[in-house]
Amino acid sequence: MSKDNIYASQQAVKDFTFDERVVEVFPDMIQRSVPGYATIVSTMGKLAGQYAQNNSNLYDLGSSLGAVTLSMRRNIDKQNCQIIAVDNSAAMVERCKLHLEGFRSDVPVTVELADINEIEINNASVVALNFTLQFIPQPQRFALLEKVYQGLKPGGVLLLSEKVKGENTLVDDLLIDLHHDFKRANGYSELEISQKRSAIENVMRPETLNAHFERLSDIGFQHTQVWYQCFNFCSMIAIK
Ligand SMILES: Nc1ncnc2c1ncn2[C@@H]1O[C@H](C[S@+](CC[C@H]([NH3+])C(=O)[O-])CC(=O)[O-])[C@@H](O)[C@H]1O
Ligand SMILES: O=C(O)C(=O)Cc1ccccc1
Repeated sequence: MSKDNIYASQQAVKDFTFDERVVEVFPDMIQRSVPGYATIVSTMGKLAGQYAQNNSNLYDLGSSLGAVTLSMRRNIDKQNCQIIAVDNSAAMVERCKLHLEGFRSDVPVTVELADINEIEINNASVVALNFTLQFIPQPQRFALLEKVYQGLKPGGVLLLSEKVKGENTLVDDLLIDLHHDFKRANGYSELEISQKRSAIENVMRPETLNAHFERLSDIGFQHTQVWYQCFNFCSMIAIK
């Protein structure tokens, strides 16, 4: 696995994009940057196994290299399910397809290069957004999640992981400090931490957990629960 040293040298920091360079180091980057990533991915697979319904679709929206797709696929024991993985980064989709070819399974997977705001969602038992919604411009988030809600079958679930903002400045700063300590402990330098922070600030906009819950409730989800949180990284389930 290639080591993430994208922000190791002093540079004029540009907005973060999921280009070839990021794809190359992505597994290392996400593991060293997101506390609990491995636990979240494996548990999302377990939850998908639990909520998958016969003759239904499972979606992995913003699939990157297909970690959640693989985890879901390992756990599905229902009949006639298929997984649809979608990402709008050509570099990610290309590498994801190669990666999936390395594993065998009876559950069909299609990997689509598309904007998740443009796709149709239907007959879904599980829709996963693992750290993807945070990259969608805020004004588009309601419509996207409403489309997910409409596309879910009764008893279907949304699995939503997000970096969140603390409910006020004092606690938000605390969560940010704890996350930066985590990155330091994983070998990132002060320069890497501060340059990455600048790179993502215009493209990744976290919201508070309250904002997430309020929107999910306005859309119609009545059963929503955080099942994981470490610092500012959360994973939620919302059941239709
Ligand atoms: N509008 C969009 N349409 C489609 N894809 C998008 C869009 N915007 C961003 N993406 C894609 O969403 C992914 C977000 S990474 C997800 C990790 C993965 N889920 C994992 O479990 O490893 C999270 C992170 O890196 O923090 C990237 O691959 C983007 O190209
Ligand atoms: O690295 C960070 O500081 C993050 O918040 C997580 C992250 C991980 C991978 C891509 C973008 C953001």
